[in-house]
Amino acid sequence: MALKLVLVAACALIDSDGRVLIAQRPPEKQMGGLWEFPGGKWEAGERPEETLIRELQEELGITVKEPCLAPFTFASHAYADFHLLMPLYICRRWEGIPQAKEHTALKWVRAKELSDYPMPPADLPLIPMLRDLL
Ligand SMILES: Nc1nc2c([nH]c(=O)n2[C@H]2C[C@H](O)[C@@H](COP(=O)(O)OP(=O)(O)OP(=O)(O)O)O2)c(=O)[nH]1
Ligand SMILES: [Mg+2]
Repeated sequence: MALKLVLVAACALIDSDGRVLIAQRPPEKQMGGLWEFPGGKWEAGERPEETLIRELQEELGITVKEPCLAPFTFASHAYADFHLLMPLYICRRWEGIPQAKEHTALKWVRAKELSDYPMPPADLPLIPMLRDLL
């Protein structure tokens, strides 16, 4: 069977206290209940930054300008039914107050507390990188 590669653009929003925003996936979704970085699947014709800006508006109701997105790292993870390639951007500047429009809950957490929240397996290598950054 041909490999299905899924491109997902995700973002670590960082507030002025150096906390990171994580969002809890709704129970009915794949990996429901796990905490993730907001973002979503690339759609044909988009640049990854456009994907992310669209998803941040849809999921959190915030407006992000492209120069405020800094590429940080990426996840490359083999799930049973697809391979996830997920660029993770950092953003420290946005307009609006993040609201859980598509998630069960949002939480601002310190980087050292990230490991207290169950996250998808693809995200686990990202946690120490954020800890080093923040
Ligand atoms: N957004 C996001 N997705 C992640 C993370 N880690 C991880 O394995 N994923 C997986 C879960 C999903 O299989 C896929 C992205 O899913 P998504 O549910 O955010 O996609 P989407 O916003 O476009 O939502 P939908 O239209 O597919 O319902 O990537 C993460 O930190 N953030
Ligand atoms: Mg999403």
